[in-house]
This record gives sequence, C-alpha cells and structure tokens, in this order.
Amino acid sequence: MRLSVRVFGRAAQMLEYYSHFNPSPLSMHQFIEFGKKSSERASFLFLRKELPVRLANIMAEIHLLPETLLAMPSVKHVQSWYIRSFQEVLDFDTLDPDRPGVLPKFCEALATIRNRHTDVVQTMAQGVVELKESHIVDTQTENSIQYFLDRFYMSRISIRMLINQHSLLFGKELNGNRRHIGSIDPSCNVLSVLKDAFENARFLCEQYYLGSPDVVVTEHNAVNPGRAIEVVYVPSHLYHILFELFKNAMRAVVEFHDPKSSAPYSPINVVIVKGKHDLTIKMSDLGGGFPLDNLELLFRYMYSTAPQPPMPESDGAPLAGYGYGLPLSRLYAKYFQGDLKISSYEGYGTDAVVYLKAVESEANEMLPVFNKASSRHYVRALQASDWSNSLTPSKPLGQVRAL
Ligand SMILES: Nc1ncnc2c1ncn2[C@@H]1O[C@H](COP(=O)(O)OP(=O)(O)OP(=O)(O)O)[C@@H](O)[C@H]1O
Repeated sequence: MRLSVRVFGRAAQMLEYYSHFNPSPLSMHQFIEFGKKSSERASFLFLRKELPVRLANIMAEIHLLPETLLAMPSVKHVQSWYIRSFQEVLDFDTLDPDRPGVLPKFCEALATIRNRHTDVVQTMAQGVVELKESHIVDTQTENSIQYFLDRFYMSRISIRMLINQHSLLFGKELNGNRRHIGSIDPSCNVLSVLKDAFENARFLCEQYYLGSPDVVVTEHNAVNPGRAIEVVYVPSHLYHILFELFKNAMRAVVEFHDPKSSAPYSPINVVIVKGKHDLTIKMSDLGGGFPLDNLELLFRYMYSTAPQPPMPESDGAPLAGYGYGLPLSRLYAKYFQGDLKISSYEGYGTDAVVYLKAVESEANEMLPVFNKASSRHYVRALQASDWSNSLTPSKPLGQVRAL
C-alpha cells in the first residue's frame, strides 16, 4: 500500500489527464506584453488550464518520492494542500467567464491558494528533517530528494509567479508601484534592490553579532556606459537572492574575524556588470571560504553548518536556517535562465556570482516537466564510480551539520 495521500474520483482522473500536458513556459517579454494588453478574461482562460497542468505535473512527481519521505506528516500536509488547490482551480473548468461574479471569484480562489501555500518550503523542509530524525537516509534516497526538491520548488516559484501576475493585474491587491507590470519591474534598478537587501541583512547581522561588514559596490554598464544598471525583472526574486548572499557573506566575515583584533570587518565587494546578454552580479567576501570538497554540498537541501531553526519559527528571523538559502537562490536565478555560481578560496574568502538575462526576450521560464526521463531519476540504481579518488565531502553530511 502506498503511504502517500490518495486522490479519488474526478480529481484523480483530472490529475492524470493534466499531468500528460507539458507546462507552457512564458518569457519575461510575454509576461510584459500579456500584462499590458490582455484582459482579465484572457488571463482567466489561460490560467484555468495552465495552473492545473503545472500542479498536476509536480503532483505526479511527488508520488515517485521514496515511501519513507511520503510517510512523514509534514509531507502529507503539503500533498493535501496541493490536492485541495488543484480541485479549487478545477472548479472553474467549465464556468462561463462572462457570467457575473466568475472572474472576481477566480481572483479570490487564487488568493486562497497562494495563502495556503505560503509555508510550503518550511513544511517540506520540516518533512525532510522528520525523515532524517527517524531514518538513515542512503545516498540514493538523498539524491532523489535533491532532484525532486529542485523541481518542486521551481514549480512553486512558477505557480506563484502566475498567480501573482493575475492577482496584481486584475485583483483587489493592485501593485502600489505604477511602473510595475504585476510583480515585474520593467526598469528594475539593480543597485537599489541590492542596497535594500544589504540593509536588511545588515540589520539581522547587527542583531545577532552586534556588528557587521560594510559593502563596496562598483557598477559597469557596458551597454549604456555611465547609466544606472536596469533590467526587466521581478525585484522580489532579485532581492531574495541578494539578501541570502549578503547573509552568508556577513556571517562568514564576522565569524572569520579575529575576535582579539580591533581592525574593522573586511568589506564585502560587489561588482554589477551589464553586458549585451548577461547581467552579472559578483559578491566577494574575505570570510575565509570553505574547502572545495564542500562546494557540492552547499546546494544540497540536506546540508547547512548553521543550527536548525526552531519550528514553528520564532519571532526573530535567524541568520541561517534550514540551509535552503543557496539552493533556493539558485532556483530563483535559474527560473528566468540565469544562474548562481560559487567559488571559494579556503582560508581567504568566497565569490558568489549571480547571472541574469539582460534581455527580456531571452529570459524564458525554466519549468520542470514530468515524463519518463524525469521518473527515471527516482528509480535509477546508484552507479559505481568510474573515476578513482572521486570527490567525496571532507566530512559526511550528518557530521558537517553537527559542527
Ligand atoms: N560566503 C560564504 N563563506 C563561507 N561559507 C559559506 C558562504 N556562503 C555559504 N557558505 C556555507 O554554505 C552553507 C549553506 O548556505 P545556505 O545559505 O544554503 O544555508 P544557511 O546559510 O546555512 O541557511 P539559510 O540560508 O537557509 O538560512 C552555510 O551554512 C555556510 O557554511
């Protein structure tokens, strides 16, 4: 018997039906054009098909997770939220958009779904913690979880993006900023988002360590020399990435600093460059870095050197939490075809480089698609290493967290 949450009746049939469609990725350009020109009715017609497709694709994959993880109470919670939300979108399947009340009701339903899913990341993370506490997690299981969570969180980012666009364009919660198109800023000033992220990370750092490093920013606009660097982007996504990177850099700098020294903390250096294709943000700290062997682990959902935050979260946000900062930030960057790379120089410091697409027509959504190729990742037997001395972490996962 499968231990996961079961779906019956029409919902089960529709889940199966929608999981056979591929999601339709949109480009930033399409989001902008759609936001400027399309009607609420057109957006409704698109979303009542696209949301079930995206939900069904990822729900089909949840079922392939290791049974041990599916049996965890928090994972069951998450599954039940997805089923409920899927059913709520399906309720609009055959409704006539021209009938009075249908479109406002749809907006309300989307708001309910978005609120229901607010804590998905923490709850899923809690499910992984429950698994680690109750079972020995082998490498194959860990790899499946890693593969799944990358896709699951990316799917969530994309579903929230669609819901936010509709709600902000047509719902009651209109975006206060008139320049924005939904959640997208067509002239997103990178420096100003960066300053916000820095100030808020600094606030946390000051609270926690009673001190914090400064930042030194250099801009290089290779496309419009001398002009401020702007990009068509979702400021909240960029903020999320930069805030996480600043938190990590600050923590590293402060902890690496000699407590007996009266010298100020070494500053964090940021370079922002806009080229024809890429917008690159490089953040460098002198926080001592980490060994190369640990690089792979940084993007693993089961790794953090910080102590686990209490659940439910206490009032003061911790400076480090479940260890999801880097993996989630990389997903935000990848969502519109960017990336996040880390290079470290043990004993010296770390460079974190964020790549975004500088041109909106190249910034297409990156979405997980459920098919045979993806399902193979959950059953593939572990391959024997075909290199001698292949890279292994300097310490096993469990021990690193306990340091
Ligand atoms: N700039 C850095 N210098 C040194 N170590 C770093 C740096 N950035 C990340 N790390 C290491 O990588 C680990 C993982 O970072 P990540 O941001 O993913 O999680 P976290 O900071 O532990 O928790 P969270 O971000 O969820 O609050 C950190 O705990 C830290 O050990």
